[in-house]
Amino acid sequence: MPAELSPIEKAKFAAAKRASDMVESGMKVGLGTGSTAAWMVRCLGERVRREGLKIRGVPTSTRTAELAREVGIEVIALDEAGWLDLTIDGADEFDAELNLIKGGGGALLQEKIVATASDRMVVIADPAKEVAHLGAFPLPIEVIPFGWKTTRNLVEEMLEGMDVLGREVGLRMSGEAPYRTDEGNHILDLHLMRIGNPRQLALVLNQIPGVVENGLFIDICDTVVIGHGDGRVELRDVTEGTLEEGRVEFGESENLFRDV
Ligand SMILES: O=C(CO)[C@H](O)[C@H](O)COP(=O)(O)O
Repeated sequence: MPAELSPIEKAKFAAAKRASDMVESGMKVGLGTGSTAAWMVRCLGERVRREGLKIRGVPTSTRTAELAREVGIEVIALDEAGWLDLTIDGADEFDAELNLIKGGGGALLQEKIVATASDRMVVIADPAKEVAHLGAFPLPIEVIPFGWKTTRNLVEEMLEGMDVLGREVGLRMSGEAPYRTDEGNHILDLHLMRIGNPRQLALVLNQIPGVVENGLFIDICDTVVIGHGDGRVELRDVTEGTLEEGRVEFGESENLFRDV
């Protein structure tokens, strides 16, 4: 008997399942990171096994690479792929313009490189990720370890002149030690509460020496697939609004729930 998923996991699964159906044989696909993206990787693995779907996946983290291989997806490096047809990834927040905060899982640098090297980026999300203004979720920025405290001071100084509500900057920890990304860098989490001008902030952050990349994805996402706990899914596009409303059946995928 498969385990019963929580409503939030069902919502994530529904979004992931709908987005995985957008993938066609022959595609090179960017594989995101996080719990929602993990569902998408499992759904794609199932299509590979059941339908013989032939894809090559470019993972955005070592975690995702491991899972992709485990479920039978051929994994290649971004430089081998060159350019991707589609990237599917989760997000921490999205707004009406489909601008995003990403990096809650610490993979924002590779996620941004992969999404930018794709014809299309589809974000998969549960309804709680939708916000009127970005910033309630702490904005992650990836910084190199050398002089990270100096970099943090520069970030704090810069925030003084920005249209944000909060200005606290914290070093992300993993137990007793600073968190390390796949690239060996640290993450600073910026508690901004509300970001007045995400586009400007994204540009200014990347001017600071020591900042490698920030978690604001501006004009990168093309479509958001919002999943609900009862199986409903909505596809939303920045120019056309709601493109489709449909439903995902959970029954067909019960075997996927078994291992989670
Ligand atoms: O940006 C990310 C990882 O760096 C994730 O996509 C984001 O944190 C959402 O994660 P989840 O699907 O687990 O809610």
